Amino acid sequence: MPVIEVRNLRKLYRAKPAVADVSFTVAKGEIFGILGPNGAGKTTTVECVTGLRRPDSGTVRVLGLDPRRDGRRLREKVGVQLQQCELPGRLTVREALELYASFYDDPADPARLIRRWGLTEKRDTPFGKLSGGQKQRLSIALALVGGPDIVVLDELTTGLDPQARRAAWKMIEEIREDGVTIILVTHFLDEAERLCDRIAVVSDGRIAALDSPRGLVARSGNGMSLRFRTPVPVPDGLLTGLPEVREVRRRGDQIAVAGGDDVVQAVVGTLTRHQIRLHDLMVERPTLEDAFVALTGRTFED
Ligand SMILES: Nc1ncnc2c1ncn2[C@@H]1O[C@H](COP(=O)(O)OP(=O)(O)OP(=O)(O)O)[C@@H](O)[C@H]1O
Repeated sequence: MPVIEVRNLRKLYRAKPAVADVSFTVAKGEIFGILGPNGAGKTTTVECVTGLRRPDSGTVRVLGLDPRRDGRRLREKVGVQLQQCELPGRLTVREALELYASFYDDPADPARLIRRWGLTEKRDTPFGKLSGGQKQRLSIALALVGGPDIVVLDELTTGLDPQARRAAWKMIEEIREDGVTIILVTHFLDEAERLCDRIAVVSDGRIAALDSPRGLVARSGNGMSLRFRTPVPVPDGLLTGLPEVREVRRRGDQIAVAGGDDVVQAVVGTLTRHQIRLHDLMVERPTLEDAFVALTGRTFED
């Protein structure tokens, strides 16, 4: 049974749809990605899921509850790390966690969370004096203090340097290992590809595609491509005649072949049978970014 069900969600701001029509379900224990460029409607979607905003139409069920009607009960079970976590600058790490813990009937132990998220040395440091990475770690600890079944992480790694981003990815995987279901809102393709079980690609307030990262790439129909050189010329028609091949291009002495998922095997097999050796072989599979362009008809920066 899904832990989150969103059906035909629609949310307007001044008669303009921020979310036009969004439907998806999230299974227990999944890392579910909501991926899209700025302004696509990602934050509005998760705000409706967590009960922070009231949808104009559509239904949302989280652990069988309606976030608007059962907000109090859901707050016990859903941890939210929102974009730009801001706390009073003088509040220390320990005070923030103890304050948040006091909101819950059965909170996690703040001291344990401080240790777990590597904040022991910073426990008496005021929020205003933490680095970006430390603030992110605190915001994760705050999202987990209620011992949630689900956490929503909105643009968790935005503004972090590459090292801190990788550390955050590790933390996200650790949260999942504890059995927590995760909604990960991101506009980073590599992050979504690396972490998510399934990704909803959001564009203009709608889901353009929803699948596993591999599934999205396969679905975009971009197939595989390979480039190589040969010591002897390859006769015209030898490769273009293969059913797996879509396109053959020659650039100097380099041959580039694009086709379906089986194109590499077909080309290498055919050339080998004709005793033509391949040099400098490079195989390229399409990336999630290629899939995004193919699926939405726009570039990621649009
Ligand atoms: N409170 C608001 N009032 C009016 N318009 C809003 C409000 N919040 C968001 N919008 C608009 O709704 C659209 C969707 O915004 P939303 O924040 O959901 O997108 P997003 O995909 O999360 O983008 P970002 O990554 O930039 O936050 C945008 O065009 C945005 O300008």
